Amino acid sequence: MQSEAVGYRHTQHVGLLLIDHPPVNVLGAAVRASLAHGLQAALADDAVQVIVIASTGKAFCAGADIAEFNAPMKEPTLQDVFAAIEAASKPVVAAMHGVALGGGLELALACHYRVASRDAKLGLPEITLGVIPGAGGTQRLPRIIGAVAAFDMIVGGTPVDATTARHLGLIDALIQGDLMEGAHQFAEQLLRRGAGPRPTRDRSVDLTGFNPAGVAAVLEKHSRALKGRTTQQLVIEALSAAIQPNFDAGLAMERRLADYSLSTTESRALRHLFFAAQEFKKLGGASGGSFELIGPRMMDAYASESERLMQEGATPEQVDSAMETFGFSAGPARSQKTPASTNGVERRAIDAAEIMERCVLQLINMGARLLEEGVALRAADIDVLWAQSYGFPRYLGGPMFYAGTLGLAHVRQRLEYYRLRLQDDRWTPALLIERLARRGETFEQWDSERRAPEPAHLR
Ligand SMILES: C/C=C/C(=O)SCCNC(=O)CCNC(=O)[C@H](O)C(C)(C)COP(=O)(O)OP(=O)(O)OC[C@H]1O[C@@H](n2cnc3c(N)ncnc32)[C@H](O)[C@@H]1OP(=O)(O)O
Repeated sequence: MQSEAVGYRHTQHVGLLLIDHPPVNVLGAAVRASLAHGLQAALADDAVQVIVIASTGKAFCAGADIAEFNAPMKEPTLQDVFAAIEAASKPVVAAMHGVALGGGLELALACHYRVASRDAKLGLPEITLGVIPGAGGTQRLPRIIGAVAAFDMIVGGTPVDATTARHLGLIDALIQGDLMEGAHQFAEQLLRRGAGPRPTRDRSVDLTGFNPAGVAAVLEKHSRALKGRTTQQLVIEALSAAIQPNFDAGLAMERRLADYSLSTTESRALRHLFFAAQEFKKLGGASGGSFELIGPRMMDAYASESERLMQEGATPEQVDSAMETFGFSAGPARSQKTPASTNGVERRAIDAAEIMERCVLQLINMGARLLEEGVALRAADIDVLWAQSYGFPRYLGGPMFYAGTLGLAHVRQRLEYYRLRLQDDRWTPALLIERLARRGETFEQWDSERRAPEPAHLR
């Protein structure tokens, strides 16, 4: 039975598996099953001596289906399919165009040869989602381009272009003209040379420069993006497993580390922002005409609190340093147009922890008020806005997601504490916070309960 997600046909000795799953050929359950099925067909076809895997549309493959991340992957898993490709008795060539990302590149790494067109962009962006490549990427990439270059690509997360990929040895040929024609010629050349399968798992890892100094240099290169992050440590552990000779043990270790990475708050926060940003883009700024009010009103609450802290005796440097430690790209005092006058204020040391807590609680409380008023329609929109435009640390998922990780009961209690201590109504918990705290819910749950984009009101 021929399935739709991956087509199979052959021309002379070359069998072609063509992934056709718009818009970006994500490797969901149906595609994986279809790819495995197509591979069996090509291997069983006596006329076929070389197999090419390519895709239709704008991209070779955008990777695993992120929407499937919250449940165990249905069989055949990516690991199953890639193991079958690598073990194939006929040489398998990946022919890439557009992006080959995450599981998409891991698919190519499991093939015996790789070619790409000039527009190709190849990368393992998993770290931007707080996870490590979990379908062989940490084990196969170092066997192809060496341990240090693999570490750089995995912790950097940025795709490389086709020319760089060629220099790294990630692809065997850069196709100048038509990709399908070029891939076909490449396959014919393999046949003429009598080249057989070349399983990546059988290759050894080039360890040149993979020592503490080399690792530190790569971490330093990406230090801005890695600030506050922990996933890079898991990448180091997975690569350390790759340099052991037992490939299957390395794969098993990668699997355990990848599963663990999926469970971290860092990963949940980053995936939350990925989907929230997609939704946001689709609806063109989901909170409609009121959207431009959200940023400034929250900024006002946040900046006013930082000013009050300075009036109470904190220095601007202390406030900035605390908020930068929290993870903001720049502290609030530094970015204020008219710095608050603190002349004559008696300096008193205020704990960095108190500065962070007060500024962030004010942000959360104002965000909740804007949701109550219907100025913001979804908490996730606020998160995207603050992560994209106001320097809120992405790995905390935005202020409203972060409130959920603290627990709304805790948020309510701390607001109440400051209301009593500072005798100031601005600390009165928003009714929405009261309600969520009572129910033990998060803003994410509140968002998902509200299907239609209608003005928010308290039920
Ligand atoms: C073990 C393996 C792990 C992994 O593989 S982790 C996943 C690694 N991959 C990624 O992180 C890639 C994420 N996607 C992107 O960066 C972009 O997308 C592209 C560069 C691939 C394409 O960008 P553009 O041309 O602007 O299209 P678009 O509107 O972003 O995407 C079209 C639709 O495709 C969905 N989508 C894209 N990638 C994935 C994915 N990996 N899993 C699930 N869905 C994905 C989007 O959400 C959207 O959907 P809608 O049209 O409904 O808004």
